[in-house]
Amino acid sequence: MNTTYDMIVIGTGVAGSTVATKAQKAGLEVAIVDERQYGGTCPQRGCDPKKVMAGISKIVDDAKRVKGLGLDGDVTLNWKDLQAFKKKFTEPVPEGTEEKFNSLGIRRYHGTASFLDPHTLKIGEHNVTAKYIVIATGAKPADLPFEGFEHLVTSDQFLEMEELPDRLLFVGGGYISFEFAQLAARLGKDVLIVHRGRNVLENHDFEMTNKLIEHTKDLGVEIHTNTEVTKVTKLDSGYKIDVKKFNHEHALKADMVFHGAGRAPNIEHLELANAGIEFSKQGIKVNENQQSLPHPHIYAAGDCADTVLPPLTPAAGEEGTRLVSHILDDKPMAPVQKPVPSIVFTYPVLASVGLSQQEAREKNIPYESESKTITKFFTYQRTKEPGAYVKILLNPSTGEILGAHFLSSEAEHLVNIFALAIQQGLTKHDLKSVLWGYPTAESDIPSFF
Ligand SMILES: Cc1cc2nc3c(=O)[nH]c(=O)nc-3n(C[C@H](O)[C@H](O)[C@H](O)COP(=O)(O)OP(=O)(O)OC[C@H]3O[C@@H](n4cnc5c(N)ncnc54)[C@H](O)[C@@H]3O)c2cc1C
Ligand SMILES: NC(=O)c1ccc[n+]([C@@H]2O[C@H](COP(=O)([O-])OP(=O)(O)OC[C@H]3O[C@@H](n4cnc5c(N)ncnc54)[C@H](O)[C@@H]3O)[C@@H](O)[C@H]2O)c1
Repeated sequence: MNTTYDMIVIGTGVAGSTVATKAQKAGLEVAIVDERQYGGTCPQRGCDPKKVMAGISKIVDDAKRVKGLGLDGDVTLNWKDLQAFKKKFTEPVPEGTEEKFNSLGIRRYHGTASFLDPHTLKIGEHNVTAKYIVIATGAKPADLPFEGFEHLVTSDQFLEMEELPDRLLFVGGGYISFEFAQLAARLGKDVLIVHRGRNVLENHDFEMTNKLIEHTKDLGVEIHTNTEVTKVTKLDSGYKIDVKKFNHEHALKADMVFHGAGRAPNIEHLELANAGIEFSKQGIKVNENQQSLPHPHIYAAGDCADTVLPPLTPAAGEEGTRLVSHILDDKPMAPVQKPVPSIVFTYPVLASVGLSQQEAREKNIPYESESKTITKFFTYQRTKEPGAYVKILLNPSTGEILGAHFLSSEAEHLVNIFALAIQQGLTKHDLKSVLWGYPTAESDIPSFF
């Protein structure tokens, strides 16, 4: 059966949903398709369920620290109840998403979409043509080039596990490993992170990640850097993990091996060659309007697109919004210049925006750096929070904020204020002149400089 629309969107995550909703509301006749349940990664298998779990785990940590200061009794983390609570957020997502599309009049398809030619998609029995085709297929755990890779447990699988085993080894020292490794450690598990690079969480300021490593080690997590996993072998009980540190090889053991070694664009099933669409390892190649090469009527947004923005939820929304603006306004889009906050939901939370010190040095950007331990501030004293730390990079001649890095319970909030400051070109004097409500984490800002 052949059907034609103004636009067909592949993927119902943040990028695809943003595009479909905005385009339909603007008067286009839109169809959307997904091969999994509607809603995409963030609310079902990513940010939201992860944050529900990290949030409870933070409350338990706080409660343990203030025991005897007005709070009595013991609190402990419980995986089964955490799972059940998380499901209250994730389970309504598919139906809610479909209802929203339905109420807007967006036509819904279920199945894997693939290109037959630059204007036609095959979805099961249907051949669908459209004036505009939008690829928003997200990312998936990257294939890793070592024997036994199939034994690795992904974040999707981890979030559904009924029970966690006792010894967990995390391959890779990025966002996903740190967030899940800390959770497992707080649940009393033996946890090891094996990271092949010299620095974990490579996009963050190294002074800050070194401090996060210390906090993570305090939870009992072992962290091996400069160490690459080369093979995983299933044993009668658990797994043997061969690793290589420089030229030395040795083996480790664990009951579960977790894939925290990166995600790759999910474009394998699209049959891009049938439409001649260009792509790289980073995803579908697009110009600043999010148009694919060489077909201006085929767009891509979100984790599947090779763009300057990182694979994060706000970036997926931004790219989707830009794409629809381009279609509706028919004008070239200006380059993206917004700073993107990056938050690791460990505890303490690590949050950064703008320039890191190593980046400033590499690019020869003049900077002045202000950093300090802020545990003695009232904000952190009242909950006995250890290790709160802030680091700000400034333009030495104007005082303009170039980068801001936080490690504390308040980091995820402070970073957004500094994102606004960087976007608006504000200086430290601007931030010092605000009458911040007191006592709050924000009222500490004038004392950061
Ligand atoms: C564990 C985890 C935690 C995360 N935490 C955070 C966080 O705290 N903050 C943050 O900003 N980001 C976080 N992210 C990243 C964030 O989830 C992604 O950047 C975001 O969800 C990408 O949205 P998207 O719309 O590009 O793709 P997705 O949400 O992945 O949507 C793509 C959709 O396309 C569908 N699809 C794929 N191929 C086809 C096909 N051929 N045919 C039909 N349908 C197809 C998929 O089934 C999927 O539903 C996290 C990611 C993970 C995995
Ligand atoms: N809080 C958040 O915003 C959040 C949370 C989770 C995921 N995400 C998004 O998802 C993306 C993927 O996250 P991720 O943590 O999987 O990847 P990542 O790219 O952050 O880190 C993976 C690390 O694993 C290392 N590695 C790869 N192969 C290895 C091997 N064989 N042995 C040892 N180490 C190895 C890599 O060098 C890399 O540094 C992130 O880049 C981020 O955009 C964001």
